[in-house]
This record gives sequence, C-alpha cells and structure tokens, in this order.
Amino acid sequence: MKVALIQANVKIGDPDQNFTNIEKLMTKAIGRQPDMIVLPEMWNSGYALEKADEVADLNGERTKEFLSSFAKKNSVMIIGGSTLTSTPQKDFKNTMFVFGRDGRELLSYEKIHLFRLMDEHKYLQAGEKVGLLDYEDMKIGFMICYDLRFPQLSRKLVNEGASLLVNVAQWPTARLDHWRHLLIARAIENQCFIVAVNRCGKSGDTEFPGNSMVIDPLGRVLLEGNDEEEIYHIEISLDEVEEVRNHIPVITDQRLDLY
Ligand SMILES: NC(=O)CCC(=O)C(=O)O
Repeated sequence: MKVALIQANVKIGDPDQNFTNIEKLMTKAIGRQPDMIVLPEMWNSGYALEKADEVADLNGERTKEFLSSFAKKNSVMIIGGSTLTSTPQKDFKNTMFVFGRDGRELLSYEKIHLFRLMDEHKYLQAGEKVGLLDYEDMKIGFMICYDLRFPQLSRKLVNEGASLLVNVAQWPTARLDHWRHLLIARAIENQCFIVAVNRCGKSGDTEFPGNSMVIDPLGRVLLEGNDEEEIYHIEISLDEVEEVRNHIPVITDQRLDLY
C-alpha cells in the first residue's frame, strides 16, 4: 500500500488559505499515485478555538465535500486529518473524516481525549466512540494527537483487529521527544504499523516540528520527516504484522482475564 503523508503548515484562523494549500499539496501527492493520503490535525483552522464560531466548518460540510470529491476524482483513499467542526447548536468538535476511493464517507471520528494544555476542554466536546475502520482487507485504528498518550486506546483498537494505527497531530516541538518515543512504543507494544502525520510551522509562540513518522511492527522507524512543509511517500505491507505477531505472540499472550 502506497501512503502519502501531507506534512502541511497551517495558517491559524484562515480556512480559505488552508483549503487552498491542502488542495495544492494533495494534487502534488497524486503524481506518485498513492493508495492513501493522510492529512494532519485541525488543518482547516489551526487552534483558533476562541474564534471557533467564525472558523469552524458547519456540520463538516465544506471538509466532506472537498475531500470526497478529491478522493473520487483521483481514486484515492483519504484520511482527512481532522478539522474543527460545529453544529447549529454550537457544539464544536475536532473531527476526522475518512473517504474511500469512490468518494464515499467511510468513517467520522471525533477526538475523545481533549488536550487541556491547548484549551480544547474549554471549547470542544469530546467524542464518545473510538475510530476503527474495516476497508479493503485492512483494519485501521485512528487517533488524534493527544490520543497517543493513552495506551489503552491503541490496545483496544488492536484487540479489535487493527494492524495499522494512524495518528494525525498538531504536536508541538516542546514535546518532540515524547512524540517520537510514544509512537515507537505504540508500534512495538502493539506489533503494528504506525503512520503519524504532524503539522509543521509556527502559530503564535508555538512551534510544530513536523517530524511525521512511519514505524513498522518491530518498532523500526521507516520514515521520519524534517520540519518543513513536505509530502512523504512510502510503501508498506500490512502482511508483516502477522509475521511479527507469530514470532512473539504478544497479542495472543495477553491475560485479559487478569487485567
Ligand atoms: N493537539 C494535541 O492533542 C497536542 C498533544 C500534545 O502536544 C501532547 O503533548 O500530548
């Protein structure tokens, strides 16, 4: 499976510019004919949470129409990072939409762990269900940024069959070492692939390192990005997951009767 990771910069509070930029980057990525495109977290608005009323995407309509038609036109699966969405009742959420090659919406996942350090808990509603997708012989589990810190979530997704975990993020440079180590740990402990796409650039005083990563089920780093706006391409084979799990059967050996 050929994956394109879109490590985009995000202009805070400017959806028009961000839609234009993401379209430009995805169009460039299509030249390498990926099977799957992955975008970063909150790419429509950045963390302009105090202006959520102005910049959030009402019912996710703009995001969905844009990603669905791009997916269909280019016959590519899109894991749409996440966007700041709203409802007419003014419920704001950090929402991921996923589309199949035919443009069909396959899943929406609303971030379940809100990150207090970036004030998410003051403005957003947390999602109430995990994100797991069964598509074209793949089971993919989804995490949005801070979700990475909760090993119970990734283990649940893996226990329900995921062999690939995707994390989309706006993870600041200040905690880059946590990002790297936690991603590698999640891959090793769950014996699965991890595709993690982080934004780059700066918003206010906060710097984002990019440093998107792809890690194999043995915890080997197959790809690690720099801090520039960039598209990374990689080919992975999810069959490797079974080989690794057969060698050291961690998932089978769990004592779910005890913990
Ligand atoms: N956008 C986020 O969820 C950031 C999470 C983060 O920075 C962390 O350290 O955790």
